[in-house]
Amino acid sequence: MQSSISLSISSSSFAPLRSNSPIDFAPINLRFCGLRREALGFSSLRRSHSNRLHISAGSTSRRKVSAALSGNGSSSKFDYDLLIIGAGVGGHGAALHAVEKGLKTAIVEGDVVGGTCVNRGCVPSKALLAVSGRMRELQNEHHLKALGLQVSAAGYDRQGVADHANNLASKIRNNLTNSMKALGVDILTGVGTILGPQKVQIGSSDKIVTAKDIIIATGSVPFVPKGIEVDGKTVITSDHALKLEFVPEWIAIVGSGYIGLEFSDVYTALGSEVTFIEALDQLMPGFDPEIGKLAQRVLINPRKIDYHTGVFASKITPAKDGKPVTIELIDAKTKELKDTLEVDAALIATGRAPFTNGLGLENIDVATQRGFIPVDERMRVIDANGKLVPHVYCIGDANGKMMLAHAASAQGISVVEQVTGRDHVLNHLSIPAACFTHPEISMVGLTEPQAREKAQKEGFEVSIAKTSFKANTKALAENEGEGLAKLIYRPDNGEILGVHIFGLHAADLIHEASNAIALGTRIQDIKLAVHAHPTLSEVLDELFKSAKVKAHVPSAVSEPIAV
Ligand SMILES: Cc1cc2nc3c(=O)[nH]c(=O)nc-3n(C[C@H](O)[C@H](O)[C@H](O)COP(=O)(O)OP(=O)(O)OC[C@H]3O[C@@H](n4cnc5c(N)ncnc54)[C@H](O)[C@@H]3O)c2cc1C
Ligand SMILES: NC(=O)c1ccc[n+]([C@@H]2O[C@H](COP(=O)([O-])OP(=O)(O)OC[C@H]3O[C@@H](n4cnc5c(N)ncnc54)[C@H](O)[C@@H]3O)[C@@H](O)[C@H]2O)c1
Repeated sequence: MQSSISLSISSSSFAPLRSNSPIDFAPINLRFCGLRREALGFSSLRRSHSNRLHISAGSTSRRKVSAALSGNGSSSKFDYDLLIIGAGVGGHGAALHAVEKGLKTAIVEGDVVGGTCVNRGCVPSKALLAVSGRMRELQNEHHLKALGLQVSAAGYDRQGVADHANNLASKIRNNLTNSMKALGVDILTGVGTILGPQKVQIGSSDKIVTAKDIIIATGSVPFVPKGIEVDGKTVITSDHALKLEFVPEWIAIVGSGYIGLEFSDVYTALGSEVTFIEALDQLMPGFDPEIGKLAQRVLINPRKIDYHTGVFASKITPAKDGKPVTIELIDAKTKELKDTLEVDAALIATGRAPFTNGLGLENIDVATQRGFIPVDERMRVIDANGKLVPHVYCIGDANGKMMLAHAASAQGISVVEQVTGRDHVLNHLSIPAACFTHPEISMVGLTEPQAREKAQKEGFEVSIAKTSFKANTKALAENEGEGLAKLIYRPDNGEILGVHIFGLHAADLIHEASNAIALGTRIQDIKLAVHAHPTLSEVLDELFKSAKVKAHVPSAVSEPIAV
């Protein structure tokens, strides 16, 4: 979900690629890379004096088989069947699938493997959120009392919390690196620059690699609006905040999207007071409005959080010489100065800018749109004249379709399906999203206003069903009855248009709905599915059962066979 306000992206907001840091050896987490040990065909791993990972014979022979199996017959003419620029989660997902499909694959990385998600995003932020969840619970006397528990005052060690986030990122980074090496993906270190069709330069050297197909997966960096001076200490982006170098007494968070909301959960649990500054008229503008309202009632109002909406942070000056951080707020519409705040720190969470400069796009005649690389529904790159650039694809944050880790990876898998001969179009409306606050928020498909707009244009009716966590035994046993699930659907044919959940483990619960949308399952069929009792999944069971579908229209899926 992107905000609807238009933002101009300044080239100064692009962070330079950092130099490669050595990667420690760690056991491969095979479950993480979605592959079983037997499937890899290797027996042991060892490390040489030069610190490089060597793979024993099983893996080497797999590489030879891969090249021979290459369906596109490109191995002799090109160095690789597939070259991926950027080893974030998008690139990693594409690389693993490419190997599975028998492609000779290389991935180019100019910084550290894992990209934003692993090093500066999903992974360390979820480690901090795991801590904030526990702190919140331990500090909630009322909640503990209701369970009959007595706990003395909860406290934390800032460095210990920061280490937990950092250690987790290192662990997952090693897992990602090792999973690719074990499967025979060549990891090429250096910045990739496209020199022309099917040709990429690696680093500043004259190392040039050719590939039949190229996937650009270069991701994004924090977007910092003009007028905001980031010093990395008192005025920070998520890149800095994730290191948790200090916990300010009072922090202003500019932007109340995913990053702002998740960090408000962390900071308030660790004792900070938060002031939100949001350009649009309401907090959390990207969420379904009803869910947003409930989230505000639970996640904002009872906490030490105040907010200014309908204002831009037009100028932010870092703390210096004993003076606090100052923030000038201007009215989003009239642009008049409305207020000046003085706080201990400011976190800039105003979206992300694509990282596409210096990529050599001019060499394939591609003009970016606000930095994003234009693509069609198959992630094929579109040139300045509106034509498809043969053999070049772009996935993940760099194309701006949906800035989520699993979306990047799914787009990569979709591209590999296409280059290996199976047409595939990813349904972005089936991709779930989640905000990992306490409790969590999750969603898939359309919000209610989006569904109503579509219905008006296309001439169908929209119905809404809702269930409360208060009616769920498991939620009540956990003393976590505050929650709502909302279904937006077509009563004429039972199509699921959107599902939104606010409540305990909402991020895990959404997948029944997202899989149903992806597979074309209709409500009249899914409502017959059986759920274990007592589980939170019964929230969705109740939700589907409470929907009123007028006629039985068969699903896209085949009728099950009774046994
Ligand atoms: C604080 C935070 C929390 C987040 N939490 C979540 C979450 O919980 N769930 C979720 O789904 N998403 C989350 N995201 C979003 C998620 O991190 C991104 O959507 C995801 O990382 C995008 O993956 P990507 O592969 O497109 O790009 P990236 O992960 O950004 O990777 C791109 C890689 O390309 C490399 N690169 C760039 N240019 C070149 C070049 N020319 N040559 C070689 N290498 C290059 C970069 O160094 C980088 O390693 C979060 C983001 C942030 C900032
Ligand atoms: N749990 C997750 O999946 C997760 C977590 C963190 C980040 N992410 C991804 O990272 C991306 C970036 O997250 P984000 O929270 O920075 O962006 P966002 O687009 O979610 O929210 C940015 C918010 O900042 C506001 N804004 C923009 N400029 C402003 C200004 N000058 N003053 C005041 N308000 C302003 C916007 O109106 C919007 O509400 C998102 O697209 C999201 O997909 C995902």
